[in-house]
Amino acid sequence: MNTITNDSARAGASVGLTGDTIVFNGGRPLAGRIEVRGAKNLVTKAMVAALLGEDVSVLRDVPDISDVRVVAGLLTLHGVKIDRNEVSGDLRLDPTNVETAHMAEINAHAGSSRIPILFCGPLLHRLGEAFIPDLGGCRIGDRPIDFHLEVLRNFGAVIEKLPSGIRMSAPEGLHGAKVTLPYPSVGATEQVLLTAVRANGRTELRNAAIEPEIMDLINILQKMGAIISVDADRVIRIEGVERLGGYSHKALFDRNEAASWASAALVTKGDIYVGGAKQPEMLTFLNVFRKAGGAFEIHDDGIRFYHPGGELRPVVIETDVHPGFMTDWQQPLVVALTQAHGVSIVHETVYEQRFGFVDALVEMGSDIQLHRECLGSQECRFGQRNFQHSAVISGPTKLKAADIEVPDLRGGFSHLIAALAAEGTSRVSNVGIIARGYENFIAKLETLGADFTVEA
Ligand SMILES: CC(=O)N[C@H]1[C@@H](OP(=O)(O)OP(=O)(O)OC[C@H]2O[C@@H](n3ccc(=O)[nH]c3=O)[C@H](O)[C@@H]2O)O[C@H](CO)[C@@H](O)[C@@H]1O
Ligand SMILES: C=C(OP(=O)(O)O)C(=O)O
Repeated sequence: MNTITNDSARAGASVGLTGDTIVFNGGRPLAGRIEVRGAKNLVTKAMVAALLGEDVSVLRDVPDISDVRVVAGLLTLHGVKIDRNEVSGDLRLDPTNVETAHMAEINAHAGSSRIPILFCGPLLHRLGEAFIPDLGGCRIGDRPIDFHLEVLRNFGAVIEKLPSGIRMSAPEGLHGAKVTLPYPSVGATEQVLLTAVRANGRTELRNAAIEPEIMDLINILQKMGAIISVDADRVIRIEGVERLGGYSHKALFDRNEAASWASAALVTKGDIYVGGAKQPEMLTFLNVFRKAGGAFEIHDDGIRFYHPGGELRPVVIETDVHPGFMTDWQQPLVVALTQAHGVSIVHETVYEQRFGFVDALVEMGSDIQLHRECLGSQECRFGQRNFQHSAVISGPTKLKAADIEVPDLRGGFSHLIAALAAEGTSRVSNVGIIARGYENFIAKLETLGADFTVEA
């Protein structure tokens, strides 16, 4: 076990990387077996949940990604003692001495993650106050936090906006509330869960998000002593309890990483066995993957994704909240769709600006047009506004090598696999951001036979 200190956590930006640019010699299929561990979108929240307990928690299968390091650093600043087993990925979180951290240190630390907003409820319960710095996360839209703040006000939090962030207090404690979200936001649903479990009285949340990572967070909270029911039609009910203990939990696998490697197999005409991937959480993805011409085999310990030969087929996708097609799957799949025979349409309904990554694909020879209209069966929140949120992809087009810069996490993975599929030598810069959500992606690319060098 290694103890995580503030300094070691700060080193997170370089997880798995020795440089910021990778030079690829493309044109080779990716083939072999890699493993995925716990989901970035669950483990970071499960770590915050440990703050609510009065005993030690153990979270298993935690990947070494920079978002985990950022959250570990923030928890450490708040007095949580964290030990990590580097081999198993087990994290031991001891919250017995939680304390108020200095604003300047929190600000210096918050880094690339959006998770600090979820510290509010647990810190208000433990300390009666919380400070939230400016948030990181992918720049794929405006990403406001208005639902979070409204939810917290409903629970009785007093919110003060400062130039350096947001300060909160709960002079009369937090009490249960009736909340209806304007949209089933993942983060705002987690905000309600992490606040309501220790609030005084009952909470009813309507229009909740029900992503698998949220269900796994609910599993964890129940292990800690919470009382939570998930009813039909996106209604979650929580009865607040006075005390929560610790938990021991194996994190849900990262279905977004698994889907990314599946797209990599399709783009490069490869064959990738993703150890740790499971069918139920990927059902919607698997249907689309098959319709596009990809093949897969479900095994007890993972899923094999491969290009079975023949032509890829165009598909029409609308990203949506669960159980719809997850927005984080869209960007890598678009690269595969540039190789399909015909016209594909992707209507992005979750984020208003998630197509920034296609400029590089167009530069590499893809035929992708962006539209402001909703090109799908449903009119989404971005329809009558000025956002290019529908993409028309015509294929197949030969991808040619280029020098490109990674814009965000999933867009970055898309650029990697485009460079791997393109004939010739591509330079992909700003790859450090990919370590936010893809553990050891350099080593995994090596295992899969990619031909590349990392520039020092
Ligand atoms: C760390 C993490 O788990 N990130 C995931 C989480 O992000 P995150 O929790 O940030 O995403 P949300 O579900 O909250 O966002 C969905 C939509 O709601 C809007 N919104 C959200 C909150 C708010 O206060 N006001 C508001 O308008 C957002 O701008 C966006 O248009 O869910 C997304 C949707 O599945 C995923 O793409 C992200 O990978
Ligand atoms: C958008 C994503 O993450 P985050 O919310 O952490 O920026 C993502 O994982 O694709």
